[in-house]
Order: sequence, then structure tokens, then C-alpha cells
Amino acid sequence: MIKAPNIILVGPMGAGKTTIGRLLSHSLGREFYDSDRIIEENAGADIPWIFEKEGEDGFRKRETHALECMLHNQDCVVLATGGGIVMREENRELLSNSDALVVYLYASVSQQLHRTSKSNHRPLLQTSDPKATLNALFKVRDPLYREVATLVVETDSRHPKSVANKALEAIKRHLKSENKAQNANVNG
Ligand SMILES: Nc1ncnc2c1ncn2[C@@H]1O[C@H](COP(=O)(O)OP(=O)(O)O)[C@@H](O)[C@H]1O
Ligand SMILES: O=C(O)C1=C[C@@H](OP(=O)(O)O)[C@@H](O)[C@H](O)C1
Ligand SMILES: [Mg+2]
Repeated sequence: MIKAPNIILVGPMGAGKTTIGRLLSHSLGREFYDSDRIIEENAGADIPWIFEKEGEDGFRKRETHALECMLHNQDCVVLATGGGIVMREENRELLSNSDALVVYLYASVSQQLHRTSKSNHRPLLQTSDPKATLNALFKVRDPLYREVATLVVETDSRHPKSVANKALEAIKRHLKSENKAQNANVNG
């Protein structure tokens, strides 16, 4: 059993946040949440509908509210976020100022494109050139994911189970080194 506060997954669309988050939560015996599902449940509508009726700005407001509620009410859960969670400074501050362990699931743009091509539920990718959109988003967002993340886990050419195991090992290593540093502070 590992002792860690909330584990929060960030990264681009198609990085596998929803898939890996669920696998991680099973391995850890923790509850799993996905900010996109929380938003949909609260709205009583799906994400394409919210984007259509309220615009991206309406969706982002709902996203901030979902993140605030999770950080305020939940402890020791696994939370998958949506790829745009880092766009608002307010959200980055919420993530950085919380004691959550934030894991950036990295995926190359070609993998993002491949993995998102099976679904039409991502409004931002309903363009004539989703690859150009993913490239443009990646340029802006990659530094922001790195800014809020404690750990970065590479997901290209790995099966989801292998990504989840890799993330788990990285989390355990991180917690061990954090404990050692704390003990050194107490004893030193
Ligand atoms: N490591 C992986 N290798 C291959 N396919 C993956 C991997 N991770 C996720 N997928 C697949 O990619 C698609 C998008 O995954 P999802 O978890 O929804 O990503 P996200 O929540 O980051 O947008 C799903 O069909 C999922 O099964
Ligand atoms: O990158 C984004 O801005 C978005 C990512 C989506 O979540 P996933 O990253 O889980 O696909 C979802 O929140 C919405 O379509 C917007
Ligand atoms: Mg997702």
C-alpha cells in the first residue's frame, strides 16, 4: 500500500489519462475520477454539447469548478484531467499549490493523433487538420504540463498496462526519495 495524496494525471488529448488513470486506481485500490465525466454529470450533457452551447470558455469555467471541488473534497484518489486543464493560470495555481502528485503523461503528436482518431467526442479536433491543431496545442501546453508536474511518464510505444506500471514505479520512487529527504531534515 502506498501512501500518497491525490494523484492527478495531466497531458494532451490521447496521452491516455483516462485509460491509465483507471488502471492506476485499480492497482492502488483507490477511487477513480475524470474531470470530463464530472463536468458532464454536473451539466447533464456531454462535452460536444457544452462546447456548442457555451463555447470553450463555458467549458473551461466548468472545468475549473470541477478541479476546485475535487481538490477541496477528495483525498487519496486518482484524477484524470482533460488536456486543456493547464490553460487557465488559476488551474495551474490550484494544481501547484495542492499537495497532489501531478503526473504528466507524455505522448508525441503522432501518437496523440493516432489515439484520438477513433473518437469524434473531442470538439477541438473536429477540424480539417487535427494534426496541425495538436501540434499548435502541444507547443503551448507542453511547457505548462511540465510547470505543474512532479513526474513525467513517457507513453509512446507502450501498452496501457505497461504505462500504468511505469507510472506506479515512478510514483513509488518519488515518494521514497521524498521520505528520505524528510527523514534527513528531521535527523540532520
Ligand atoms: N499507451 C497506449 N497505447 C495505445 N493506446 C492507448 C494508450 N493509452 C491510451 N490508449 C488509447 O487511446 C485512446 C485515448 O485514450 P484516453 O485514455 O481517452 O486519453 P486521454 O484521456 O488522455 O485523452 C483510447 O482509445 C485508449 O484506449
Ligand atoms: O485538450 C483539451 O482542451 C480537451 C481535452 C479533452 O479531454 P481529454 O484530454 O481526456 O481528451 C476534453 O477535456 C475536452 O475535449 C477539451
Ligand atoms: Mg480523457
